[in-house]
Amino acid sequence: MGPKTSTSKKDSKVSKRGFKSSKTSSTAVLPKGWPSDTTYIGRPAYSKQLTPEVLTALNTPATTSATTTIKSAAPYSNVRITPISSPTHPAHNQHGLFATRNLQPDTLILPYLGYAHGKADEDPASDYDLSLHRELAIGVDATKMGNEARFINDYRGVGLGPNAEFREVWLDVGGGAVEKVIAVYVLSAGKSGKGTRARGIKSGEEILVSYGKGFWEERKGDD
Ligand SMILES: C[S@@+](CC[C@H](N)C(=O)[O-])C[C@H]1O[C@@H](n2cnc3c(N)ncnc32)[C@H](O)[C@@H]1O
Repeated sequence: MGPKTSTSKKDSKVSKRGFKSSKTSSTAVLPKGWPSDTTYIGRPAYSKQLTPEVLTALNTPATTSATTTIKSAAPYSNVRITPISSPTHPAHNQHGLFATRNLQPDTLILPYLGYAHGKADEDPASDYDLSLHRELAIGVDATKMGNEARFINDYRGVGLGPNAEFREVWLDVGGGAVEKVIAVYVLSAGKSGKGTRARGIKSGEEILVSYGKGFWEERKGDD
């Protein structure tokens, strides 16, 4: 899958994208289990190579369409970064993100934060790169900086399906300013309002999204 930006939640998949380092400030309080070689951020970081036009697009909601604005709650107490100890889990010896409380269908879990970049400084080897703005080919890479959302695994080989999904929203960064971000939401209950989706995510369950087929197709033959 290539960059990428998305206008719909279905377009927001993790893909092999680029990354280049950038100076950014970290917040004082780190979530438990946060890796020491990764910078924890509470709002997006931007590549210096992004043009003023792109930066404007990333902080200006369209007046013609409905928008959702969220507030930061970092570090996120509704989730826990957890080592994967089960040998049957396909991400064994890595980490995953688990719910610390029952999460109802359609509720916000947390934003996926990272380094916003264009084609010029994408890292094709990244496993943490998500489409942020498809038309402008902007990705957000959480390889070297991000938040708890970077630990969310794909459902394949773990659960029957995803229990969460990516949605486009605006993050309130204070002073009346907002920034475009992709956020992770619990799946809606579905039309029937019955079955596993209607349960939401129970406390202690792993949060799982779909990275999209493209993510895995790009990695076929790796190793
Ligand atoms: C965005 S990271 C997810 C967090 C990662 N497990 C960690 O500890 O940093 C994506 C990487 O996690 C692993 N992963 C996630 N879901 C997986 C799955 N269903 N099967 C196998 N590996 C998975 C793969 O190595 C993938 O490249």
